[in-house]
Amino acid sequence: MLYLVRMTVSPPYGMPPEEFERLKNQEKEVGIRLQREGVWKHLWRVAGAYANVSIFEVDSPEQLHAAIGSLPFFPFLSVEATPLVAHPSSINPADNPALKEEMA
Ligand SMILES: O=C(O)CC1=CCC(=O)O1
Repeated sequence: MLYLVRMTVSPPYGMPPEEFERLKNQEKEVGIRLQREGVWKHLWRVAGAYANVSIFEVDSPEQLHAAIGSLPFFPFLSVEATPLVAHPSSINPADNPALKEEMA
């Protein structure tokens, strides 16, 4: 199942910059691992904001929660997750499994 996820990062006021850098590096490592594992399919920066929009592919809402909860920034994130289904008018086989079957 696919989810559109928006994460907004709000580091706590007064966090020492070196501590923030350490967390940011850890966040990057975990984010790259989740992408390599195929869970975090797309990752985009929201222009003008300390936020991202992403596509996650998981087997369950629990797996999504575990993935997001494993992020070092988790305590400082506002997260909105929206489940997605294929749009019947999509002509992109990657987004519409029915087309993939037709083309096979
Ligand atoms: O900077 C962000 O949007 C938060 C984040 C997610 C993965 C990563 O490397 O940073």
